Amino acid sequence: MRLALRRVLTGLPGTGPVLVACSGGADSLALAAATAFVAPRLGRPAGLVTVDHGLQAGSAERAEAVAGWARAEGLDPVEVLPVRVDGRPGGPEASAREARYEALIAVARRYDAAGVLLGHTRDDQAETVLLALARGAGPRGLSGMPQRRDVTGVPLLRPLLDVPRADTRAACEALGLDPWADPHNADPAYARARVRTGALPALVEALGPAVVANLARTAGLLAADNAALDALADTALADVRTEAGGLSVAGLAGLPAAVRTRVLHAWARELGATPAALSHSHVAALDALVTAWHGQGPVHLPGNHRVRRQAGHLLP
Ligand SMILES: Nc1ncnc2c1ncn2[C@@H]1O[C@H](COP(=O)(O)OP(=O)(O)OP(=O)(O)O)[C@@H](O)[C@H]1O
Repeated sequence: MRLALRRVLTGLPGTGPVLVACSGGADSLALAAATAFVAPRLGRPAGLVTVDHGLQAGSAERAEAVAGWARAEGLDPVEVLPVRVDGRPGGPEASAREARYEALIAVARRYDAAGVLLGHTRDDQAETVLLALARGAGPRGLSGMPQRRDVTGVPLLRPLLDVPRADTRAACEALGLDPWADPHNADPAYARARVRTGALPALVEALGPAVVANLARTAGLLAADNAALDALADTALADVRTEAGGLSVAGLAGLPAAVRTRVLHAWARELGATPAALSHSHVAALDALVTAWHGQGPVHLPGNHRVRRQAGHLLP
């Protein structure tokens, strides 16, 4: 874990602190302990933030306990961030995640942090790939979680994506830490928990223990392919734009399907289509305006946008 962390911290630009996002669970607690060890040796200030979602009894006390431990470890700054989860659209899990990331990004900006460290492990990555496969995702979904993603200039870093979850448990034990077990992680109401406790162990039983690392490896391979296709699509989108704010059907028709559907997806987002609601079937309907044209009507995109084909152009 320390090696993995060293790799991520070495060469990280800026002089600001890295902030470990810690729930008190085994993964992020072990990450915080490793950070408290590695960061000072690299001359990098390191702090910890823990979000209190206020959803479970005793959550404020637990957050304070994590913060107290972090201060004793020498992490600085250390903050407890209370957030409001209700009043947001979507389910409670999605709302909690959204509130959590907002709070993490805001505190990172306040400290001019060099990055926020998240505790996702190789097992989390394998679960993500399996969930993506089950819903028929393309390469983007099968790429899983990235090692690094920048949100409004704040790098979100996942140093443990190649580290097995068993190692974070073992690290906590070796260091005498007492991680918090989130009951949601084993609650069969959540698909991820069912994958964690049922589907993935069944695959390991049937195919052998390497399956977890292999699923995570697939994510890495596809992430590289996906990035290359995205770059091709960026260039292609610029090439097929027309002066009227549309796209050239002839230009689109000359593109390989993998690039064309990415161009259409990117363009739909540009037009304002709601990203979360923009599905495979919307992009397929846009694609049909190019490749299966029979005079069909406009395609309706989520967010109340329309795209029609007229005189050799796709037009908003
Ligand atoms: N309440 C929280 N406060 C701060 N960071 C959090 C919080 N909850 C989750 N995170 C961050 O997001 C990562 C992923 O959380 P998630 O709950 O999806 O996974 P997990 O496998 O249960 O992780 P953990 O064992 O660390 O709780 C955590 O490792 C941690 O870095």
